[in-house]
Amino acid sequence: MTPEPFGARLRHAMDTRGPLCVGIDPHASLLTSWGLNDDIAGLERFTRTVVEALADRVAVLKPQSAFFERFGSRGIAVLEKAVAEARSAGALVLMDAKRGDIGSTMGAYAATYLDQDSPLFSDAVTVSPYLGFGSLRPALDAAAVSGAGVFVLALTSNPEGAEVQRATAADGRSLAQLMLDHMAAENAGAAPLGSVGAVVGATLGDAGVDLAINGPLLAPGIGAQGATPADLPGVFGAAVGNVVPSVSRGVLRHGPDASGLREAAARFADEVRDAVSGS
Ligand SMILES: O=C(O)c1cc(=O)[nH]c(=O)n1[C@@H]1O[C@H](COP(=O)(O)O)[C@@H](O)[C@H]1O
Repeated sequence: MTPEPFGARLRHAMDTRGPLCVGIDPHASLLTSWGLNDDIAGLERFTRTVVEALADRVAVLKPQSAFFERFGSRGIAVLEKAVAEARSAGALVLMDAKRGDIGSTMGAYAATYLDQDSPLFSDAVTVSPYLGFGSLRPALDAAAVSGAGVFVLALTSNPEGAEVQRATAADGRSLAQLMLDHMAAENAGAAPLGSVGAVVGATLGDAGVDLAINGPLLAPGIGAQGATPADLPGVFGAAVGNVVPSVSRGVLRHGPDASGLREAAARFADEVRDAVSGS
């Protein structure tokens, strides 16, 4: 049986749960402020708490792989368990791994995150197209087979990104626009939403690019990096209905109590709803 495409599953989750994505970023400083040790037991407790508090209510949970990898194989084991538990509680899991390599190696990354038989299989994964959009082909193909999604960096939330992403390609488009146009081509004809998403920082002011890619737009940078939900209409314009706003520390700093995490996520969700409906 062909799996339901990620874009359709995400649209449904956004419509029923609201579009918020909460990042699971177990910074050492957060573990400490939660009264946990910066060790594998602390990582396990932190991660389980976030998943139990939020996986039954937010559309997307986005574990940041680096914070698990820093603990080696035991950290990866915690990540595997979190992915499985979050998915079984109804959240879509976006693995924030930001992989990007030559096509043949990209195939191994695709096998890691986008093959249904992999222990790290996720609903979607973040990738970098700056080795050339075509280098992502194995991931795009694997995602299509497994009903997963791929979120491609376009304009990142960090100020250093602009020197690459705003640079002008040979045909006069910005590199970010070139990538977005590739994404639009991948998503052509998909309904209700394509499965290839773009990452566009909420911190950017007016994005200044054409965001009509017929796919989801992940908007990190809300909270700790200074953007707010009220910024979304200005950054995304007419595409704001496809935005998945993403917050990590802005929610996580309200732990360790599940109620604190839930209330913080609900506040962001309310602010997003107000900003998007008023736009
Ligand atoms: O792909 C991402 O999620 C991402 C892209 C981007 O442009 N900027 C960005 O901050 N992120 C990630 O989003 C999260 C932001 O965390 P907070 O600043 O704590 O909300 C981190 O895991 C980043 O790696």
